[in-house]
Amino acid sequence: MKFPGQRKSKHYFPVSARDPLLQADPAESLTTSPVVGIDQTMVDIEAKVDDAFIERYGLSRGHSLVIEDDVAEALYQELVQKKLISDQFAGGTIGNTLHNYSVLADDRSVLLGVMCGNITVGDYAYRYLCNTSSKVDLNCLQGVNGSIGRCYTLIGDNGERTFAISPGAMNQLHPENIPEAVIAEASALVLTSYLVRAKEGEPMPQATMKAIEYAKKHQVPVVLTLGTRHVIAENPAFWREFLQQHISIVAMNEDEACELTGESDPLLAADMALQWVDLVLCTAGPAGLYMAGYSDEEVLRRTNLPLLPGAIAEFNQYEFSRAMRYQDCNRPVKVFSHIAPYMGGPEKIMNTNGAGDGALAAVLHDISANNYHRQKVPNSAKHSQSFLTYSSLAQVCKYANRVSYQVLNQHSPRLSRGLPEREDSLEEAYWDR
Ligand SMILES: Nc1ncnc2c1ncn2[C@@H]1O[C@H](COP(=O)(O)OP(=O)(O)OP(=O)(O)O)[C@@H](O)[C@H]1O
Ligand SMILES: Nc1nc2c(ncn2[C@@H]2O[C@H](CO)[C@@H](O)[C@H]2O)c(=O)[nH]1
Repeated sequence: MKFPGQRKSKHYFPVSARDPLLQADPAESLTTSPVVGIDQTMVDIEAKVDDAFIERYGLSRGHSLVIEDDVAEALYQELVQKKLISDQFAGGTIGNTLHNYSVLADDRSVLLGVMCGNITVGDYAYRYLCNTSSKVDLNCLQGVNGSIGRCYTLIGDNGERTFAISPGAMNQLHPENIPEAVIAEASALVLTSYLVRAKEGEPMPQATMKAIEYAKKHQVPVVLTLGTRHVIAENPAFWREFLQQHISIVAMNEDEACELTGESDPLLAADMALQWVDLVLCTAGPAGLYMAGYSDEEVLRRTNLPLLPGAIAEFNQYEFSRAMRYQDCNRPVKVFSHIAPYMGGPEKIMNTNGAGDGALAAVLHDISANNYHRQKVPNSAKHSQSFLTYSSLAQVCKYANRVSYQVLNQHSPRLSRGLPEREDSLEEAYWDR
């Protein structure tokens, strides 16, 4: 059986038996429900700097801080004078995620945010558009008079990145420019905690809340990625409440998870987050990644991989189960999975920027594939229950991890192409090489 949905390279998840229903009329065209996201449109301006540079501009390591225009100008001039700028990419954590989703799925996503009304060839807005997949639908962007944001991505000696954000008009998205009809048909609405970080009077937080309101009205799962640990550390109680009230799926790294829950063990943090959300993706750098979710007792599937030790004994025992929303389970059981970095990680990592965004894109692909399959073959055994993912948690982990590796390997947060065709599957044989 092919991984459902349109895709360039064929099957990442082959199983031995083909589902005959999937062989139905190939001419029949069904569009998938797009993944919709809101972002602060920005370009990443990447430079290698030392600690003194970070201090000089009042930044703090690992943080993403918004800076004033005069500081941004001085910082930029110093980078130019010292020829420190190494790369300029389209960025923004949700822009990256949607781009990567569209590249992996070869399918449509919709970006909501702002774009300069007046674009000149070669300027930042122009570059942003040039570096975004043509499958990312930009037709709903709101035109603005100012510039899009700039994200100075400052890489330290140890590869750690510090962001200095010069916001321009990136937070000027108005609630009335959130299209209800687009969200109503989405397979997921993807947001970042950065969106609520705006100056007094900037409409982005209200636009975000409007989108959440529509998503809830139309039962569209809302996905939140946590930004950096400092954003969460400012008010962990607010974020716990926010997750509880609005979010179905949370994506975070182990530092953000720790700020949110107080737990430094990513497994325990993911477990704790399950009291607020239905599904958790927790990346843990060189320790790989964890997923945690729920499945109904009736459809639990035992792993045939070695049982793993951890703060929750044999936590991966049901990792072959498919994730469900808590509300859709009669008897919800928590399901966990972990995977070590793909192939042990790349030999040399220049920086880890965007690795987590890549992992989330893979999770979204699996979720939208499930929706596609449900529309196409509604009476398939795969939909005997309302599952959230198409694949088991173990398989989603594999896919997410594989995509992170690709991002780390290519030194840019946005995939330049899908996964290599030669990988017909991520089966053990390839995995073990
Ligand atoms: N040093 C490393 N060695 C091997 N694999 C790594 C390393 N760092 C990251 N990875 C891989 O990338 C995935 C995501 O990494 P990480 O936890 O650093 O994401 P992140 O901090 O959320 O990134 P970003 O916020 O920039 O998108 C990990 O789960 C792992 O698979
Ligand atoms: N939307 C948004 N993205 C950010 C911010 N700070 C850093 N990023 C992005 O985070 C990405 C890595 O996850 C980078 O490519 C940055 O562009 C921010 O304040 N808002």
